[in-house]
Amino acid sequence: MSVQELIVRRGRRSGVTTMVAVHSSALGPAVGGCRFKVYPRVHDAIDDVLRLSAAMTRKCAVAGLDFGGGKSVVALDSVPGPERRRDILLDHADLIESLDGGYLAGPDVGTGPEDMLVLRERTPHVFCVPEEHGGTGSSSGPTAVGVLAALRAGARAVFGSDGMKDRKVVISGYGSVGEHLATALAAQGADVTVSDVDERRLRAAAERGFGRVRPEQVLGIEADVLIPAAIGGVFGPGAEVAAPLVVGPANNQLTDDAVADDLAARGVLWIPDFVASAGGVVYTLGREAGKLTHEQALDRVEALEATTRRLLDAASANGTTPLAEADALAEARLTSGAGAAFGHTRPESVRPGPLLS
Ligand SMILES: NC(=O)c1ccc[n+]([C@@H]2O[C@H](COP(=O)([O-])OP(=O)(O)OC[C@H]3O[C@@H](n4cnc5c(N)ncnc54)[C@H](O)[C@@H]3O)[C@@H](O)[C@H]2O)c1
Repeated sequence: MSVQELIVRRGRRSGVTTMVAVHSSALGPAVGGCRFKVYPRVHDAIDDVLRLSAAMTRKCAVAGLDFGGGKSVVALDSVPGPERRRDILLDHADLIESLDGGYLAGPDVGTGPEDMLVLRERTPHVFCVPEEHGGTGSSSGPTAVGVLAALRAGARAVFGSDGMKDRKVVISGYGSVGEHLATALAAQGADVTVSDVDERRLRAAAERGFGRVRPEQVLGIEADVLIPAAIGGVFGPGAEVAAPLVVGPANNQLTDDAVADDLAARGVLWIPDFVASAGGVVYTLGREAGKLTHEQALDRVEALEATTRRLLDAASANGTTPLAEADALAEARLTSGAGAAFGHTRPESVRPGPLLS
């Protein structure tokens, strides 16, 4: 997999290996989330950062953002206590700072707005710090809004209507995005079932009256819509998926791009994850870099419905998959640089440098 820049460094305070991948800065400085996770081997973390940074390039390009794709990963060998966690974050911040604005970090799996605040002690190249500190805080709400926008386009294509009343929806991963989605869909009259590996999250779902299903049963359960909102690598070659429509925020849902063809051949409409999950980054960068108002930024997120519809129409007209059409759109944008959502406004934190000129 080609990547523009990969820096792997052992932190001087913590001794923990942290890394940043800049997959592409063709459209602007690379943005991505900072993943904080225990990995069996450093090589697994490197694989993750490379794949995730490539997905961010596609995500930004399709969403019309004036940013490139990047990702950063903290490769833990065990879950740290609070003091060690702070040292690790400061080490990671030093690494981000060394890229001089070529990579901007937000939260990802294992990190949140409070962690971004720690990073900001050492580098300004951070977004999503808590609102009381001038950022936009958690992006999970806008991410859910974007998933719902893509879902409406998908539902019209599959069911002829985007009404969710009495539709059976299974959400894999009752985390922060999953909970937003479950709440919104239940409010629209959907019959919502959730799955999670964390018993506490399942109990929380039960208290809200949502149905529950074991994680290993998620793919086979009869439902109208399956929403992957947990982890990547959900669908491999020959995956049996009972729901006719799959759309969700989890990054890198396919073990391989070719699986999109398998799903299509089985009559499953899979909306590319990097399209459906773009709401968070569209909103956050719209507010923090584009200086849009809350309403204007949400409008950009809602526009993911039109983007998805265009991709589905093109796939249907050309006999291709939505993934093939999304890739073509990303490629066209990366080549021409056209259609940027926020002109060339940069986050104030980003100092002019070679990547920005
Ligand atoms: N939060 C965002 O703004 C955002 C933006 C883009 C993409 N995403 C992606 O969407 C997904 C969900 O994000 P989130 O912020 O809600 O994360 P989260 O960590 O809050 O929630 C994930 C949930 O999935 C559960 N889980 C883990 N493995 C599971 C499994 N095998 N089966 C079922 N449940 C499992 C976890 O216990 C947790 O409750 C992640 O893949 C994330 O990378 C999130």
